[in-house]
Formats: sequence, structure tokens, C-alpha cells
Amino acid sequence: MSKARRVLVIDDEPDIRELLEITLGRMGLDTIAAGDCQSARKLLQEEEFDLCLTDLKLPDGDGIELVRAIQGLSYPLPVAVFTAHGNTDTAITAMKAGAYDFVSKPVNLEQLRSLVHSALEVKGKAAKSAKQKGPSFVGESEATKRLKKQIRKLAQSQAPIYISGESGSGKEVVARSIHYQGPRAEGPFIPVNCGAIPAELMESEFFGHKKGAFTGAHQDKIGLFQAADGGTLFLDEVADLPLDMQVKLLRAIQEKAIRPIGAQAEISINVRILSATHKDLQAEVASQRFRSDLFYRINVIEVSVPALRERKEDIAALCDYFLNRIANDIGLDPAALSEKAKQRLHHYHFPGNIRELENILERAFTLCEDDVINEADLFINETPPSTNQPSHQKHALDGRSLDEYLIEIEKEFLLSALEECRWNKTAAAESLGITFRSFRYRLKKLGLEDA
Ligand SMILES: Nc1ncnc2c1ncn2[C@@H]1O[C@H](COP(=O)(O)OP(=O)(O)OP(=O)(O)O)[C@@H](O)[C@H]1O
Repeated sequence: MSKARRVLVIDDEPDIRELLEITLGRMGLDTIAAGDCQSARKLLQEEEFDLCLTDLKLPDGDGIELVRAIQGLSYPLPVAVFTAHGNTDTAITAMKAGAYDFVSKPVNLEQLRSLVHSALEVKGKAAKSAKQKGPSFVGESEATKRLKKQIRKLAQSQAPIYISGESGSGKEVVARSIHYQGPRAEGPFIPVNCGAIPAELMESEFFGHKKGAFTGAHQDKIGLFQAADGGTLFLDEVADLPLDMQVKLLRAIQEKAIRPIGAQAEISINVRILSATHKDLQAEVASQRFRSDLFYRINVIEVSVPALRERKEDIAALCDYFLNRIANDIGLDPAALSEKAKQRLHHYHFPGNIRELENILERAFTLCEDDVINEADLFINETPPSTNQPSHQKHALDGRSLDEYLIEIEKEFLLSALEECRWNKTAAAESLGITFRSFRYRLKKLGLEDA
């Protein structure tokens, strides 16, 4: 018979300790209880546990400190915290400190059981087979290595994560990687493009409906939250959610429960929320298009995906990967890039990021002759921003002020001129048609004097 798994419960209220002992005992788990920080620390030093549940207010200290101490143990120990009902701030602080999840007091036993099940999987499940299901994550630049490291760490927690980054930079790839490297890998990954659902269908899409709930509801329908139960719901383009839907979503996330349209009772759901948008979500909050309470709830931890132009070292590996994949898909030999084509790609700014690179290569592959892609096959018509065509018409302000936007463009021009002139400032100034003095002044103004 396998050994029962052990849960360390830390709470100063004897009634709660007893309730948890009974509930966890019925789940076949052993409970070891502590009433304060000091005895909890002693137990953590002396014994090994599979899960820890701790209150945040303890007579001799703060539960957050225990959460931090647990991160330093020599083995991974998922820890969930109890928070007062509706106290989102402390839940967020705890998750930032490394807590796996939180449970609101008074404790809802069904929610607690589902949390315990999924937390124990963090330790139990070998992510090996799951990892193979994850997306390919190509790139070895320092920025990509940092991103991969962050993903590995975040995959083990339950904290909602907000993924920011330009369009096509790989936000969904990051979300999938977090899902498939974590304990929910065997569960569903449900991506939803919030901007693509018509407003009138939104509630039913997210929460489902019962037969007859409204005209046209011919049968029961499961919503996206239920479809993602036990897994991850990825809210792509979350900034596009209408305000009334934002309220409903916030409630579902906070209560960990939904009610399908026309249903009598709520249904508990166990879903990890990841979200993304290419817009500046903070600016959306400032202009009251996005609710600040929902913003703080989904943005517990932010992962920022760098634009492709900020990790040019990845371009070669991505080209190999895409060219092999494209050729494989149609059963042909992969094409090679000519030196000039490589150079062109290296100097291009990729406003559409990795998706644009993929499209350029796909088109070039079908156009090239003798399996060699030449510069002309790339059809990159845009003159680089360092020469003469400003790119402002192609971009929306995306919530930025005109000044912020112009500063960004100016920076882009200066940096790409420098890059093209191999960091020779005199030549870069000349290529932009300005004096060396003016060039230096602008670099300083924009904080780029070290460039
Ligand atoms: N590191 C990577 N390795 C391999 N392929 C990648 C990588 N990053 C992105 N891709 C590919 O680039 C394309 C765009 O990526 P993805 O859809 O994740 O971007 P996004 O930021 O979510 O885009 P959008 O803002 O339009 O929603 C996809 O085909 C994806 O598979």
C-alpha cells in the first residue's frame, strides 16, 4: 500500500484545524497541524510534506513569511493560503510570494477539495509526457532564455498571469508553454479570442446556458469556463472585453464558480486564468475602458514577451525551424536562405514579429527557385525606419499619448540608423540627414547615450 500523503495545516483556530483534518482525512491524506509560525517552521525543518495550507494571520507572525520560507526548501512544496472573503490584495501578495493558490474563508469544502487535488498533482505528476505536447519554443538569445526560465517557474504556480507583448510576438506560445509545463498539462488548454465573440453571445459562450434559457437555446450548452475545468483558460485580447462582461468575469474568477444562463445553482470551477493583449492594459485602465479590479485580479504576475527586433539572435534559429516545418508539411526538401536574404532579415524591423517572419518565409518558399531563397523572394518592401519612410501610419496609438508614440518612433529611427552604420555615430547622423551635434543631443534626450 502506498504511503498516505501529508498535509501541513497552519491555523490558530482549533475549529478550522479540526474541520481540515476531517476533510483531508476523508480524502485519504494525513494532516499534521501547527497553531503558529514557530511550530510550523520547526515542523518544516524536521519533516517533509506534500502540501501546506496556512492562514495568513498567525499569533506570532505573518503567513506570507512562511510562504517565502517554503520557497527556500530543498524540495518543491505547494502552499495555499487562507484569506478573508473578498480580500483580493492579500491573495495577490501571497501568490506573488510563491503561494500556489488561495482559499477564501469561510472555507468552501468543495473548492478546498478541488484545490488539494490539483496542488497534489504538482508534486505527483511527471511533466515528461506533457512537455512533449507543449509548443515548440525556438530561440536561445539571452532574452528568450530568460523567458523560458520564467515560464518554467510560473508553470508550477496557480497565479493568474498577464502576458504582454506586441502582436505576433508569441504570447499564445508562452501561455501554452506555461500550461503544458505545469500540473494542469493533462487538462484542457482553452484559448479564447475575446475580441472575436459577438457581445450578445458572450455570456453564453463563457458560462454556458440551459435548454430554453432564451430563444434559440435548444439544448444545454457548456461554456468556456466549464470546458477549461481542470486546465487553463487563455483570454487572448482581454482588453477587448466589454465592461459588463468584465464584471461577470471578475466575479467568476473571484468566486471560482459560474452560473450558466437559466441554471438554478452555481457550479464550482477549477480553472487557471492566463490572459494577454497587445494593447497597453494599464492605459486601458487609465482611460476607463478596462476595470481596475479585473486588471489587478488577472495581472498578479506579468510576463513580457520581447519583440523580435529586441532578440535578433533568434532570427536564424527561427528561420531554420520554420523552413524545415514548411517543407515537411508539403513533403519537400527545405530551402536555404542566401547570405543577402539572411542580412535583409537581420536588418528588418518585423512590426508583425514572429508571425510576420513565418509568413515571409512561407511566401518566399513558394516563390524561390532551386531551393534557395534570395533577398527578392522575401518581398520585404518596407524601407527600414532609418531611411525615409516613417512607419506611423501603420501603427495605431494603442492607448499611448502622441508624445510617447513619437518618442518611440524617434528611438527606433536612431537605433536602426546606428545599427546599419555599425554604431558609427557620424555615419548614422549623416544617413538621417542631421548634424552630428543634433544626433548626439537626441541620443542624450532619449537616454540612449550609451548606444
Ligand atoms: N519561440 C517561438 N518558437 C517557434 N514559433 C513561435 C515562437 N513564438 C511564436 N511562434 C509562432 O509565431 C506565431 C505567432 O505566435 P502567437 O500566436 O503566440 O503570437 P501572439 O503574440 O499571441 O499573437 P497575437 O498578438 O496576434 O495574438 C505562431 O505561429 C507561433 O507558433
